Amino acid sequence: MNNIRATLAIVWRIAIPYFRSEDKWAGRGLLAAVIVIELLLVAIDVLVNQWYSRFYNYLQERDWNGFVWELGVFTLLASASVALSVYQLYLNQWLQIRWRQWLTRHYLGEWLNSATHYRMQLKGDAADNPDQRITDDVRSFVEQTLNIGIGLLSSIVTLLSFVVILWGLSNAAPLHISGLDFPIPGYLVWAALVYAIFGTALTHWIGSPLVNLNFEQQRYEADFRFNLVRVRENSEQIALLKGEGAERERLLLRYGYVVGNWYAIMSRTKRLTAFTASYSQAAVIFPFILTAPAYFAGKIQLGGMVQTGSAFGSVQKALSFFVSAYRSLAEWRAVVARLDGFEMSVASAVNLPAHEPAIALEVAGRHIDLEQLCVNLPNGTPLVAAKAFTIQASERVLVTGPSGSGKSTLFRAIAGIWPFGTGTVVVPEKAKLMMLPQRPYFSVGVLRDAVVYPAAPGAFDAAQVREALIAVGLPDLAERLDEDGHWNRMLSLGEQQRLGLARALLHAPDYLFLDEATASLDEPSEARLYRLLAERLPQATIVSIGHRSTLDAFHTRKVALVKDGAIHVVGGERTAAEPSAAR
Ligand SMILES: Nc1ncnc2c1ncn2[C@@H]1O[C@H](COP(=O)(O)OP(=O)(O)OP(=O)(O)O)[C@@H](O)[C@H]1O
Repeated sequence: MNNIRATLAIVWRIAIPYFRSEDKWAGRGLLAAVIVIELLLVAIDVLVNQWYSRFYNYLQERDWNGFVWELGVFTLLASASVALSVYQLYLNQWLQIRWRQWLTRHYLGEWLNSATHYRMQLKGDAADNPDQRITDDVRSFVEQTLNIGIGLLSSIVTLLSFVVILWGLSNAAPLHISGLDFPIPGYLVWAALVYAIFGTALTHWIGSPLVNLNFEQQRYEADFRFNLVRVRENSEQIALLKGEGAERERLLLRYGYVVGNWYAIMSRTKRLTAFTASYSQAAVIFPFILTAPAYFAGKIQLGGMVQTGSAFGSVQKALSFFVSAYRSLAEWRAVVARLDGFEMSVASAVNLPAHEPAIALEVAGRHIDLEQLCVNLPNGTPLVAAKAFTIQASERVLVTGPSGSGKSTLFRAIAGIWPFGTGTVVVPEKAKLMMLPQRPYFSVGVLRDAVVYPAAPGAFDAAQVREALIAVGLPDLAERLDEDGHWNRMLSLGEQQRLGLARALLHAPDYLFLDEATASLDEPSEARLYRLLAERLPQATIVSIGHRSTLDAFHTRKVALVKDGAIHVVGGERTAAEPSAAR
């Protein structure tokens, strides 16, 4: 019971914001329309139930005129029912897409919000496959929440309407056993209730493992898909390493989990279906068995008997809502758990600095200051320390240190995306920082947009972009600005690095951090590009990570990450006479 309450609380938390959003009037209007149509459909069911009594009585009495009249009534009721069903589905689907659109936008906003997606990865407890949660899980949540919610409402209204009818019919057709009447008020209602309780309890007993199995199924499917995408993204490496065999093995292993779990779902579903199918078949005949003695004793007419059967069916169906919807409910609970996990993971990534010792970020002064900074690994192990370190405006700093000493992680801390550690990073107000890694990222699409990323397409005109490409030594690409492509895959690493520098020239940051961003170029080209940076961005502060001694000539200060017990930044500490730039 607590479980159900907790799940409903989560559903409420996920579902309600849409109905309070800027799209609330459309959402509420569509929901109201869908509900009203559902109520009208139940009303038609009640009318059809009464129609059964009249229709079968006319048949029994061989009343031709009555029969023809009731055919007309049925045609009207059936037409109304068809029209309402069509529009209910149409409006339901309309609501689904609007709701899903809002939820997708909302989750994308949360996920792609100042490095949250990156921090979620850094934390060990991150939700698996956020891509699947934002696609499949959001779609299923919206679809199933609506269908289950409307189904439940329909069951409740049907129950209320038909209980009254069935109660009246119970009195009209009292329980008749061995020639004796047993006047139990509303006995057919009680019989339906007992029947439904018995069915629900057994269904839950047989079907409850399905919730977990469905959760796992969605995870295995997403893992399998994710690994396929990784193969596609790294297909060149795999082909060069002749890793196809290993990939096939790994993928088949992942797929094995999908299949193994699916077999478990099949076996559970088989048992559940065997029960629910028998249960609903028995429900057809059960009311006839109850009312047959009264009918054969001549106490009720055929119409009354058929109407009772139909009313009993409706009550029983409404009461057995959980039996028939059990599989959907099990899937829905898994989807709710996955979206809840995603929301929790986002919240935990956002609150990371507030809940754990974290590197503080301050905006002040005119220089970058690292104060009592200790950068840790996510597990808390100290990595790099910098007691009082300043990068002055317009300086050219070269950072060196052994592989794995933490140079890139120090850059991440300065960029404000690495929260693990203590101390403070102070960056100047309104300063534009840009990080260029060894392998720059280019969005898939038109080259011109990929170069100006993350600026909006069109932020720079074609002539500017072309000029930047020519300046970094890519005249051929300058002629292909409107070409569509997967640039990370199509260009050599050296070309990608040149393209990264073109991006830097266009954006003209105040602080440019180059993390081995020219390491794939030959030394003369690297020298040419550093000279270009000095010429085009004379005011910019440039901080480079590099291993080549030829880089020394382009920097005014050299900083080393040196291991003396822990790893310390050596070569840029402020002297006592120099005050912190930020203070
Ligand atoms: N997300 C992470 N989780 C755990 N450990 C990490 C993570 N990122 C980096 N590390 C570890 O931190 C250490 C420093 O990594 P970093 O990339 O900063 O080194 P680096 O000095 O830039 O190395 P290189 O010169 O080889 O590029 C490495 O031992 C690395 O394994």
